[in-house]
Amino acid sequence: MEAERIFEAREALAEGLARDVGDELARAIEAKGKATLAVSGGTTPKLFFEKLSQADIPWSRVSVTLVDERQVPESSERSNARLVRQHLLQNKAAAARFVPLVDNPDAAKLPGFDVAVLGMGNDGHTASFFPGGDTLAEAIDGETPKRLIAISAPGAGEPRLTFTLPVLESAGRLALHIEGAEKKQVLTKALGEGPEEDMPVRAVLRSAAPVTLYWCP
Ligand SMILES: O=C1O[C@H](COP(=O)(O)O)[C@@H](O)[C@H](O)[C@H]1O
Repeated sequence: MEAERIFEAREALAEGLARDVGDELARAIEAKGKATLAVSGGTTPKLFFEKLSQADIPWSRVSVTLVDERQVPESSERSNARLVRQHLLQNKAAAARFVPLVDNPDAAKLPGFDVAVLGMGNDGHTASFFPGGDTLAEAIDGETPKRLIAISAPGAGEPRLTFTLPVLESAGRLALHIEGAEKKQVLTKALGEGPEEDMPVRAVLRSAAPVTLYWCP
């Protein structure tokens, strides 16, 4: 873990993470005229998305995608794309270009991410690097030429799509956003010894990529 940003509560965390991500996107736009942001789904990012959607940056120059997706229609409550559309692509961020992962060949052609925000499940998965995943070994292989991969796992619910470790670890900024004591305990365990296959978030934590933790109780 390169750095830890600890907040008193969810609201402050969401604001702090949104400020840092917005600043980083603005820097990328300043430097090269455009920026790419990859976000996680699940339950944790909702408030962060709502704060980030109000950031005063040139969103029309930002491409937004997901680090992973559940292979369900966007009408499903389980769709990460639905979450992004409902909570991030609103307000000022409505001007961003969204690149969903399901049935979209353009997703694998996206340029490197300027910012990627990861989550983590209580089973030690991040993105859709799930314990027991049928393609987990390839997904967390730092040398794989694949950028986006399909994966199914007993604990994953539906089949998934996920960007692979080389794509995630090459992000300009890599944040891990988790909340609550239980996830902090899971992270502490993941930072200890043990196989990556048991807690695949270890593949990211042990990679050369500097990861910044954003956490609140
Ligand atoms: O299934 C997923 O779960 C993780 C963690 O989600 P949370 O509900 O515990 O916040 C998420 O990071 C990932 O993007 C999502 O597909």
